[in-house]
Amino acid sequence: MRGRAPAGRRRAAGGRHPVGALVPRPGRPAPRGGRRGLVGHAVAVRGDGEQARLRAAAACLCLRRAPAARLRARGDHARERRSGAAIGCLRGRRDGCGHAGRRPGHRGRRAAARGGPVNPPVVVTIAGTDSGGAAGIAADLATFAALGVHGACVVTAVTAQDTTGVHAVHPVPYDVVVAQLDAVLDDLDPVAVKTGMLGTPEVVRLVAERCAGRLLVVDPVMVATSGAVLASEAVVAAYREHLLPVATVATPNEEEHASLGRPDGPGVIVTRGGDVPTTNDHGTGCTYSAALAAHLAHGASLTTAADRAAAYVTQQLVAGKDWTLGRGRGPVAHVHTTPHRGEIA
Ligand SMILES: Nc1ncnc2c1ncn2[C@@H]1O[C@H](COP(=O)(O)OP(=O)(O)O)[C@@H](O)[C@H]1O
Ligand SMILES: Cc1ncc(COP(=O)(O)O)c(N)n1
Repeated sequence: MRGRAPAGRRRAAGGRHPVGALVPRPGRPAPRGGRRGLVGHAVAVRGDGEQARLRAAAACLCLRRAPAARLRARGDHARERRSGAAIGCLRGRRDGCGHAGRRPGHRGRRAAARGGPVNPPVVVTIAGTDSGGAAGIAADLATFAALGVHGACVVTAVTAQDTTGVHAVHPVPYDVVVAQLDAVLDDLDPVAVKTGMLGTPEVVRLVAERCAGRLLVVDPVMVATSGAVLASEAVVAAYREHLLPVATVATPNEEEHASLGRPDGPGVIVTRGGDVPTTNDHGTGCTYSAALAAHLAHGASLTTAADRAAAYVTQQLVAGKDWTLGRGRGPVAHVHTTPHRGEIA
């Protein structure tokens, strides 16, 4: 956990530090600057020319790191935040400033060529937890790991859930959601954002405000596989009004698509089951949209990312089709690739 001293050190501090306080540690200077969210710009909105705009978004999201990196080298985090580098770059691209169109990850590739460290793209999921480990944050982080991106997470709700249903839902307080989002956007600067269960209209609006301008995959989670309702009418209205207009792509299933008023266009992928005969399909929508976000973060076009995400879910449903976990709809095998009994001793 960031900024927390190890357990021994906390005891030595004699309780002088409140939970979450920053206790300086030898060799680890406290980070400079405060925690503020970045203000983004909507560059890839559903509608015309979507694919070209996606590429432009990826290019500009990538390019805007260059001035930020220069400022950071001089140790001036506050100036980096004030500089509006992202805004200038995005505007420049729209005005046809002739940026090179490099994909996310070029800094890592350059570093690799020099024999330096290679960073995976960072993708953040903003979603609820599923105690059964099938859907939500668990599905997203496992899928991110399987597909080679670093996954960060912002938890919006805690659900008591298993293969038989959703037994309780506890929304995370709004200011705690804001704090998580600020922390991730500010420090890790994810190239892509994926949303799942958002819980309240306030959180839907927050995500729209903070994440517009990044590659933004919106899975408008409304009803669980078990039939439990996970979004109120007010949440659905907030999706329509605030989040869908700034999404790169939305992935409703057929019921969710109908609830949203059947929005249309290249930035809407209506998901529906497939040919794999299995009841271990809890978490397929989350896994599909997480895979889509991971492939977009790697620089794939929307159509390629959509195809690869569908192929990934199919492969994973096959891998887990004979599992007998739980008494109800079992989890999709997010990350396992083959039946593995006896392979890991
Ligand atoms: N039985 C299946 N066989 C193959 N692919 C599937 C199956 N079920 C789901 N998928 C894939 O996962 C995607 C999401 O599934 P869906 O059932 O629409 O999700 P949700 O959990 O949101 O209802 C589908 O569009 C499809 O690509
Ligand atoms: C926390 C959380 N997020 C999303 C879903 C939807 O997933 P599914 O449609 O597979 O039930 C869920 N059941 N729980």
